[in-house]
Amino acid sequence: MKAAIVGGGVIGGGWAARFLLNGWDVAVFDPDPQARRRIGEVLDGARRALPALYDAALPPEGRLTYEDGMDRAVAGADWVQESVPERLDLKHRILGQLTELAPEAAIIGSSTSGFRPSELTAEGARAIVAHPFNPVYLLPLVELVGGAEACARAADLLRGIGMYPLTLRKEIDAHIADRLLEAIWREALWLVTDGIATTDEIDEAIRQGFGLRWAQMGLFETYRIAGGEAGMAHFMEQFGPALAWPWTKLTDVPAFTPELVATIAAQSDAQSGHLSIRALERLRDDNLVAMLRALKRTGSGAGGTILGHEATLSPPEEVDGLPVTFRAQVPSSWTDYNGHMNETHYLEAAGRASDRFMALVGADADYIAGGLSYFTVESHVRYLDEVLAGDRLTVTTQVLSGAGKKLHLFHRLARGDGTLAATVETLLLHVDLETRRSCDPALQVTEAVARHARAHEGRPAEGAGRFTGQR
Ligand SMILES: NC(=O)C1=CN([C@@H]2O[C@H](COP(=O)(O)OP(=O)(O)OC[C@H]3O[C@@H](n4cnc5c(N)ncnc54)[C@H](O)[C@@H]3O)[C@@H](O)[C@H]2O)C=CC1
Ligand SMILES: C[N+](C)(C)CC(=O)CC(=O)[O-]
Repeated sequence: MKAAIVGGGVIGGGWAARFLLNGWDVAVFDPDPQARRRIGEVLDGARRALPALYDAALPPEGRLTYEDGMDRAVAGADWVQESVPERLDLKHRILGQLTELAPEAAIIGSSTSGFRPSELTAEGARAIVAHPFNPVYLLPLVELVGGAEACARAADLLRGIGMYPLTLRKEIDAHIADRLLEAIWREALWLVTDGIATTDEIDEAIRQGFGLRWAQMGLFETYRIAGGEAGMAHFMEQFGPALAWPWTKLTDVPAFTPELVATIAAQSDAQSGHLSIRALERLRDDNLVAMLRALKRTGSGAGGTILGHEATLSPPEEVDGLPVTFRAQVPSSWTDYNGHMNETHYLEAAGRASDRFMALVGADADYIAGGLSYFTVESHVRYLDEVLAGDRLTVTTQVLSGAGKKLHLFHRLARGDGTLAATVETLLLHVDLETRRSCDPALQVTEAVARHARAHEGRPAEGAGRFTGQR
């Protein structure tokens, strides 16, 4: 599949990374000579962050090209994404050209934050709104607005690259999410204009409180809980009248005077000026990855989207007759000051492989919820070779023995070129989660472990049984 990215700034660069890391070829058209450098830096950030969301390897990266003509960029494209600055005259010109040049079957999406599809297509262009969120390579949401057939096709393609398409029922200025964001931004500008709060204080009000709630439950689910046992109707009755009180400036926007711009810029410098934009992006991405991984545990919000995408990435398979229990593309955040994967992540990969093996033998989430599980009681890691950022790790799991409460596993961590990078020998004990004591597994788990043990019987496991410091 091929995507053409027209306009390679903040958002075009993010789109390029999202497509590329999901295996699409990407051609970029942007007349700015700096675009190539900027996209390179966005890609570095995406390679650091996106693979860390998944317990499975993303497809091999596609091919990235920079074209000096729009015609060459869009030739053979399945998706064309316009991300030029937010000016209607410019969008009309570019979308008109893209409609003439792009293959007829290609989706033409516009990243516009505010224009309606009827405005974008008023001069005859064929396009839908495909409005993403920064950073496009990590945040799943894309708002789709426009023709039903094109939006349905676009939604399928977006799901394939791990995104969450939200198709609007009707077009509206600024779609759904930017209506909400602009309302908050407007109120924040009033708070600064009126000398009530600084940019830093407003950010603390968000990140120390309600910002934490929104990523996992949104607005309405959060307020349902706030209504207590009496629920949403009670919440509405209690707080609805407050909307009519003069709590907010509602739709008035403070005048964008040079003084207001200078005040906000100075406060923002005082707040974050000690960090470069790239450093802030890395901080943002590392935090987002940690939060998204937490949401994956419960399948809440964007965590559910990642789980759904992950299921399409890792079909059950075997290598050399052993189950593949973990696959991942090594994110650069896993590397350390020596320029290779840090020792902790060998154990992390093995830990995830043990989890997967447990699920394979029926000790899955439902089993654990029923009060039974395995605890790891011993592990021995042999570090055999370096693993670098971008390497594709494959972990296979061999059962050394599996009778009764004990489950003795041997994980092999191989790099993408097949080189054995590490072995991790692990002993797990089956436990009753209520008494916290070991006990025999349920019959179906005992039988499944035994099936694997029989299949792996007699197979050599070089390095198994070694102890630290052994010659
Ligand atoms: N920055 C943000 O947070 C978000 C922006 N958007 C939307 O994405 C679009 C792009 O915004 P940004 O990436 O922020 O802007 P930007 O200013 O970072 O990038 C725009 C890019 O378009 C290029 N460009 C200008 N004229 C061009 C032309 N004739 N042909 C090809 N490329 C051209 C520029 O060289 C620049 O690299 C806008 O419609 C904006 O509303 C959507 C979501 C979030
Ligand atoms: C500020 N903005 C209107 C360009 C923001 C967006 O469109 C979405 C985002 O990423 O916040």
